[in-house]
Amino acid sequence: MKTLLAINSPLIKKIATFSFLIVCLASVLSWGLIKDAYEHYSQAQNNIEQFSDFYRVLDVSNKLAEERGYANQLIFATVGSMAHAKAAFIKSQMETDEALTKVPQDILSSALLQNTLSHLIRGREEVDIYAAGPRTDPHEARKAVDMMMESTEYFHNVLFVKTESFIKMEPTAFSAILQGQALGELRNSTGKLGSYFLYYLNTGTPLSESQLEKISRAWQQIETQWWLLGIPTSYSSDTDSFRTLMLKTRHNFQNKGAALIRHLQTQSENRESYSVSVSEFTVRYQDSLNTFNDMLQMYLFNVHQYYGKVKNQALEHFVLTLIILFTIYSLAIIGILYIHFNVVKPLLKLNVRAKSMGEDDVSSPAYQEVCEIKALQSSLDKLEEHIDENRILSDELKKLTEIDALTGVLNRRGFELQREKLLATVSADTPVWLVLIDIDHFKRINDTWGHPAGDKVLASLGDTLNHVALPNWMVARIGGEEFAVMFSSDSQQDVLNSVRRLQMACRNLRVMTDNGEVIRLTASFGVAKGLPADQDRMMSDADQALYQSKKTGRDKITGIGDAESH
Ligand SMILES: Nc1nc2c(ncn2[C@@H]2O[C@H](COP(=O)(O)OP(=O)(O)OP(=O)(O)O)[C@@H](O)[C@H]2O)c(=O)[nH]1
Repeated sequence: MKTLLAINSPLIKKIATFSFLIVCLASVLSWGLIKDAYEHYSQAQNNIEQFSDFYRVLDVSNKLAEERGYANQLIFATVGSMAHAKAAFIKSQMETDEALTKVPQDILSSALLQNTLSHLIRGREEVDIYAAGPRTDPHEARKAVDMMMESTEYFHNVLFVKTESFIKMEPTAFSAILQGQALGELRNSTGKLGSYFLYYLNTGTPLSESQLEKISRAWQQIETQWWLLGIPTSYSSDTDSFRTLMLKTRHNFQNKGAALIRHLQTQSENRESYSVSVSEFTVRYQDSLNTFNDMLQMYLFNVHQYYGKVKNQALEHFVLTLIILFTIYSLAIIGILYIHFNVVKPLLKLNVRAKSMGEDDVSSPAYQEVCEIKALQSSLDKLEEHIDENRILSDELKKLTEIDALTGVLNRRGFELQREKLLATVSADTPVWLVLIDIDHFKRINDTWGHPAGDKVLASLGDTLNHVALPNWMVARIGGEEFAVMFSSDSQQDVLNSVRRLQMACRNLRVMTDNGEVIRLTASFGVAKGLPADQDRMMSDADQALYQSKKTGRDKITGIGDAESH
């Protein structure tokens, strides 16, 4: 019943609904937070992977630009520098090939790779002719330079397309990709700028108008790339060191390669002989570009570091979110359970208990719960004690209203109430007997020995009647010196015997006064028989019988059978 009460309790229902709503709300919020944290983490992870791929593509571009420089050195090598130029070209080829194998297939498909390689092989074959020894035909040399240029340009175009797709994949990494692209472009543009001079240096002729235009465009491109690289970005974790390296590279290029080119350009415009041979130019110019690759490496390393940090932060955020949510969930569940077991349930049990106390059921168990509940428990204990005390007092008061204080037997009110109870326990056809007992000449006793002595007589007679009465008899004092005894019995003889025992007890009663005198007494008896429903008549009959006993001399029994007893 208690369980049912607990489940059906409106309070429990409200708490359950409230808890359910909290859990639902927490779940929705959790889902959003976890999703957000996980997306940050996976985006950072994706950025790292994308940049690794992007780096590999850029690395090939740089390696190709370097190879092109070494190819130029070989094409225009003198007999003395031939061996060194050949070895450098072969080494550079191997580095390019290795870098190419590292580009993932999803970026450089086998078809694109084949095209790149076939362009490259054609260029290399042209250059390889020069490995056998210096050649003098400037047109052939120009063709070899252009073939190498073409092969690197092919890959460069591939890089452009890929840059676009990288940006589409990771729009947030737009500036990082653009600056990486600028680095690749810068290396390519500077390399190409040098190549524009080779034929003219080789032939000793001034630069043509169209060539000057190409050179001017290359300068513009180079300036744009430097500008792009100079834009401060947040993703470079070590900006200062990169900036230092960039300034050093730019300075190196300006002072060496750019200065050399400008000098040659001036000489061309002035129609002077070039002060540098093509062979020397290829070496010196390549030398001015040697830190470009370091710049690319550092740039990509820094970007990689930055996204690594972002990834770790996102992972920390993700784990922290999980921990916080787990803690919130746990606390919510613990809180709900705590309230349920330590507040709601005990309250419900106390409610049951309070209810049962009101219904006089004192069998409810006591509960040892949290402080507030204990306080309530303690108050209930005290209340219960008070109720018990009041109940006892009330019972005693109730008894007092039914008991005659002097004699200890029932008073008239008690007689009437108990009579109702007695009659309720017997069947309607069970004979009931009423015996009225009145002390003879009691006035004389009072008059002779005093009122207190009379009281003592009354109390002694009450004791005597109680003593003689059987357990299921009712004994009452219904008037000043008048007593009543009531019981049920089927046997008239038993009743007569019982009344005689009462009469004998009265006759034998001796009451000692304070003076040491002994009071003796007799009593008159009036008996009536009837059914439970005949109470008024029985009382009247018993009264008549008593009157008869008094009238005919006292100390007599009247009303039972035809025999008046003496
Ligand atoms: N001591 C004492 N006397 C009481 C008490 N109640 C009634 N009495 C006295 O009982 C006496 C009853 O007297 P009566 O009615 O004349 O009857 P009686 O003297 O017994 O004479 P019969 O009944 O005719 O034999 C009165 O004097 C009352 O004052 C009581 O509680 N204590």
